[in-house]
Amino acid sequence: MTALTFDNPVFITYAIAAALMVLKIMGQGWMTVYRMMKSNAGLVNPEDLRATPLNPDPRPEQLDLNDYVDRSRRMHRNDLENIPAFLAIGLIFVIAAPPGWLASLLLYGFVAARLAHAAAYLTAQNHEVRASFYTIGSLFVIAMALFVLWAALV
Ligand SMILES: N[C@@H](CCC(=O)N[C@@H](CS)C(=O)NCC(=O)O)C(=O)O
Repeated sequence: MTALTFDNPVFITYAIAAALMVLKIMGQGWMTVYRMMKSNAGLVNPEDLRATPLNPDPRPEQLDLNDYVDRSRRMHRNDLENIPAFLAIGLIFVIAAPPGWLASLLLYGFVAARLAHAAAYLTAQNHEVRASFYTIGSLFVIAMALFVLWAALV
């Protein structure tokens, strides 16, 4: 059996988790677009103030920091700081042949932690709540990296 095929249940777990996380990253960009258009604010570049059909009456205040829009950008940035590492190490982790229970825990656990982090960020929960979910996701990625190192070196 080859590790990176759908004959391998651990790879199926990775494929589902990876697809969900890619949808999360891509969806976050669209949330920012939606929030910019809805509030007509949160633009970031000087050229965005040129009159266009989508923005026929530009105002300098549109470049001001807007928390409604910027919150989505911060969420997106945080995804980009975490999910690519998960995608990379998760794939090598599958090749390192972890037990199924451990793979499910770390791969699905990361997805659950990131979705909970997003919910906490979106609804402006206390910092400790958001940080707890961030920590779980980050530790799961670190655990996979250590497993891979162990498998490669020992
Ligand atoms: N670049 C992050 C690194 C640490 C991190 O990701 N912290 C989590 C838990 S406090 C977070 O949600 N940070 C907010 C953010 O990145 O916008 C930061 O500056 O906060």
